[in-house]
Amino acid sequence: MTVKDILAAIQSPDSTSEDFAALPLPESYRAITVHKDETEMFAGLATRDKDPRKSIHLDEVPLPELGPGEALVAVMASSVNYNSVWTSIFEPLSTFGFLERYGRTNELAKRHDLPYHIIGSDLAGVVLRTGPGVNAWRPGDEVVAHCLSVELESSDGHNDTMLDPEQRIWGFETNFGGLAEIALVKSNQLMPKPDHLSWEEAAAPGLVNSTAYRQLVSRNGAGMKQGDNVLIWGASGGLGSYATQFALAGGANPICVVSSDQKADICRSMGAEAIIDRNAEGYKFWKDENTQDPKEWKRFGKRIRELTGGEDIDIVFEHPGRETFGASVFVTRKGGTITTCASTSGYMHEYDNRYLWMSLKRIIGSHFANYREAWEANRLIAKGKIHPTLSKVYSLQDTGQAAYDVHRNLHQGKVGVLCMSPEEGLGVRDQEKRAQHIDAINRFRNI
Ligand SMILES: C/C=C/C(=O)SCCNC(=O)CCNC(=O)[C@H](O)C(C)(C)COP(=O)(O)OP(=O)(O)OC[C@H]1O[C@@H](n2cnc3c(N)ncnc32)[C@H](O)[C@@H]1OP(=O)(O)O
Ligand SMILES: NC(=O)C1=CN([C@@H]2O[C@H](COP(=O)(O)OP(=O)(O)OC[C@H]3O[C@@H](n4cnc5c(N)ncnc54)[C@H](OP(=O)(O)O)[C@@H]3O)[C@@H](O)[C@H]2O)C=CC1
Repeated sequence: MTVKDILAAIQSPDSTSEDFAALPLPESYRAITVHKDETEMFAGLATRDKDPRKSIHLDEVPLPELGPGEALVAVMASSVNYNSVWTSIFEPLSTFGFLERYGRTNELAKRHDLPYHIIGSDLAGVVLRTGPGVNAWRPGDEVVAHCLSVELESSDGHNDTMLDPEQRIWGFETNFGGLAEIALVKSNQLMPKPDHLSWEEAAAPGLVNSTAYRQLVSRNGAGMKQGDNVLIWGASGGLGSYATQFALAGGANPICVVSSDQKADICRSMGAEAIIDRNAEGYKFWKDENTQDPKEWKRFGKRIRELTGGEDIDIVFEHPGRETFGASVFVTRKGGTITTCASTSGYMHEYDNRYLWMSLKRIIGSHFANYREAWEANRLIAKGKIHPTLSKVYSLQDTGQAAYDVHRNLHQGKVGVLCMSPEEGLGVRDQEKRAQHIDAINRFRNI
């Protein structure tokens, strides 16, 4: 049995769940990996010069054993997330440390501790097998997977699964990720594939859409409300393109920061009106590596006031980190919120704490999303309220280039990867719903 036979079953409209259950599984499959013996390959280079095309490999790997509560999924398409960029440049840590630590937790988890790491934290595909104890999903189900892997043996995670001490990001802190022909997930990562989208469109939102939903909309994050002024860094990027849609759909007022005319146009086409081109306006929040320039924070805040009719920011959607964080804290209104999920430009942040305490602002740390939040975010995609922001699609073998594009900020929105799917555009089940949203679905394509 080969991957080709699985693909034939997926492409046949007559295949039943029983047919999928009866398909023998291949012994091996193709997967995107990084190698443990290469973690020092970029030693001494600046972050920018570490090239994912050199560290990312396409390997034939053995199929992992299926455990209780798990599912093997035939991956039709996946997408590149920034966490795969971090993995491929071995920053801030090599992800093999995560796999070793996971491997020490129990006998079955040892499967994850390998000399190669199959990366990727998104997928759209078809369930092939489920392990003991899985009742909600069956072979043949068309699914997407969110990337929260939890054990839930401790009480800590039972209010909010992101608080589980054994919380991991699948395909980053676990092995057998989505940039592959077959992936291993926990069954509570599965969600229904939106039926009006192709495989690659369905695989694009998952991680960033769920993260933006928790960070901005959920009560676990900023709890955005109607009328809020929301400052969105990187508003046409992975996270930002969903944050912008959530702000608009929720009756808030996004103030979109981007770095080019083209990106400003994309934000405008999504419906945003207040847009700041940080490049054209030349903000320099740092005078040198160690000194910020509060005059520049003020110039930025003044520009925001021009765009809002004199109002300040209720919520900052933060992720660039060190470079922008001082400005983000400054421009937030009294009682406002800075919600952060990342530090792309550096994790040692500096800000003037007087502006935080004297004005009663709050900083909220946010990370991915719990199952319910991921489900709600996926539901909005399935209902056509929020749309994928897929720009370019690569083949599995060109994943290194795809990750390079994201690392060097050459991309827009999300970059997709075809895994088993032989071409783009397959997997659409509801053409009528698709036709209603086709312009929004294609908004980011090929720009
Ligand atoms: C969904 C997508 C998301 C993204 O894209 S996010 C962006 C990509 N992700 C990242 O860049 C994150 C990468 N992760 C990390 O950098 C690291 O993952 C962390 C810095 C978050 C954590 O580092 P660690 O080494 O795992 O943990 P420690 O806490 O620094 O060290 C563990 C040791 O520290 C002890 N410890 C923890 N808390 C305390 C405390 N409060 N007081 C005293 N000790 C403490 C522990 O016990 C343990 O000790 P013992 O090493 O001996 O076992
Ligand atoms: N904790 C979590 O759960 C998650 C964390 N992340 C992290 O968030 C970060 C962003 O991810 P994602 O949105 O997918 O990445 P993208 O690269 O797709 O988008 C980020 C955007 O941020 C802007 N940006 C980058 N650097 C700077 C800077 N120095 N100053 C201002 N703006 C900047 C760029 O937009 P422009 O040039 O137009 O301004 C860029 O397009 C990554 O570090 C990622 O690892 C992502 C998802 C989940």
